[in-house]
Amino acid sequence: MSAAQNIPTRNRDGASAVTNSFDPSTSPTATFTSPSNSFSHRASQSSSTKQLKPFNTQDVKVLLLENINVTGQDILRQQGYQVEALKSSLPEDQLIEKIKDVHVIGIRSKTKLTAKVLEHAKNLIVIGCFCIGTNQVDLTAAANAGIAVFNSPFSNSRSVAELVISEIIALARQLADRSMELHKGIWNKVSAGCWEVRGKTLGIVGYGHIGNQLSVLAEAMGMSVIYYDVVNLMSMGTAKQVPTLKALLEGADFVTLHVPEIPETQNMISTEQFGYMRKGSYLINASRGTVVDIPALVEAMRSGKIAGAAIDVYPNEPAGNGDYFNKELNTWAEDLRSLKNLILTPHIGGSTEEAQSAIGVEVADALAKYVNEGSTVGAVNMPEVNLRSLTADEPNHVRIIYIHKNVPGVLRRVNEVLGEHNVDKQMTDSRGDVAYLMADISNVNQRDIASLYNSLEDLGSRVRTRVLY
Ligand SMILES: NC(=O)C1=CN([C@@H]2O[C@H](COP(=O)(O)OP(=O)(O)OC[C@H]3O[C@@H](n4cnc5c(N)ncnc54)[C@H](O)[C@@H]3O)[C@@H](O)[C@H]2O)C=CC1
Ligand SMILES: O=C(O)C(=O)COP(=O)(O)O
Repeated sequence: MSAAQNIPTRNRDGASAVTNSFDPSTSPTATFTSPSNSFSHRASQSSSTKQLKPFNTQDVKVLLLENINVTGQDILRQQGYQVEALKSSLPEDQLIEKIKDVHVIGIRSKTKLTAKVLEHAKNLIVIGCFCIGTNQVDLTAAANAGIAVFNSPFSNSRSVAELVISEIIALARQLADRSMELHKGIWNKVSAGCWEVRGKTLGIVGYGHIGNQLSVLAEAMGMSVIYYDVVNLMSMGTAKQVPTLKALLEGADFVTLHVPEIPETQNMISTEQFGYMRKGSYLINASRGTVVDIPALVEAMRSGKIAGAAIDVYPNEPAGNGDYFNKELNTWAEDLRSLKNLILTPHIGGSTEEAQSAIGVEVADALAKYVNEGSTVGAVNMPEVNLRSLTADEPNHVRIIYIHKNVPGVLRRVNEVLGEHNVDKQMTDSRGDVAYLMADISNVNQRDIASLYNSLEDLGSRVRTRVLY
């Protein structure tokens, strides 16, 4: 990250300090431009318990991609931030252009925030994934650049579980094929190869938030449940954990995948694994497209080994609605489209009104709390650090956020800088190579802020410094 950044910090009068404020080479007066009206916006607070807003929130630029729910947009607008919301994702070149300017970005599962893209994000302080998965973000590159990442760990879990339940019955009854035939005017009343799900075994791979919900729902339909997970977990109901993926594949009539996209889950279900599955069994993938080797699935379905499948996620997904899903994007797309009893959905596992509005609130709240107060509670790539909010009866306080390399001796040097003031409270924690320090210091005047800021920026361990309030 270059030092020349344009990140809002706070002036004593609450006015904007978005003036190359993080470039130590610029004059401190460019950073803290308001000699008069110290804490004037505080004085205007009528209640001593009312929460303060740091800096001029109108300077915070937010870019929301992929049709983020209006609940989230509203929360961010109510903060006073400038919010631009787009319906779809952006291709890399356009994303690089747009991201240069913004302090906050909100995405869902499609937008790839790679190290290359993040290199251009000079002003970015925080990323909100308005979904569960965070595989689309280079979390380490973000942390090393002092950019916190938040997600919504379970707001759409139930929606995914309900979709999968519907697919289990739909596959067992060849529902999609019958419906498509009748849409074409063909009456095809058959019972061969159609089954009840009662008494069948569901095999859940990845027994986390979604796997758990599914386990309960499946048992309520009279199914037996087995599951495989890399960690030892408490079973819901009478579900049984099995020791290996092979044991799960051999024992299940329906296999459903709910693992994250990580190197270990890449092509987790391929030719060898289809070999272990029961003849006439079914596969459901609503996790990530890279978890299933699609040519191997096509082969297993053509051979009759797999009687049906439901696929919600793909290795390459179009950027937005209306974009075409064909072999220009994926070489095997035409093969999939030609198969019977194969339900193809456009990554809608979490797409319900309930899930999207809950996610909008949860992630937007976390973003605002991070921007305004520096709290990393719930962050997926930073240590979780928080101090209680400053209130109007704590005048002349400043909150320092210092993100730094996790190397010996930093705290001593930081405290030498802060030590000239009264450090009311301080919290620090580290995660991997990055550490996060939050400190509230009192009796700070205008000149002190500039010098505090510059002294912290000058320390070699600095990743990012923010001064709030
Ligand atoms: N289709 C859609 O719209 C949606 C898809 N998802 C995907 O579903 C995934 C799972 O979501 P949650 O249940 O909320 O995640 P979770 O983190 O609660 O559970 C994942 C489980 O997978 C297990 N696991 C990890 N690696 C494994 C491996 N190699 N073998 C077996 N188990 C392994 C973990 O121990 C954990 O118990 C997400 O990571 C996301 O990619 C999530 C929401 C919506
Ligand atoms: O929550 C997730 O991980 C999902 O896959 C849902 O993604 P979406 O918000 O629909 O792009």
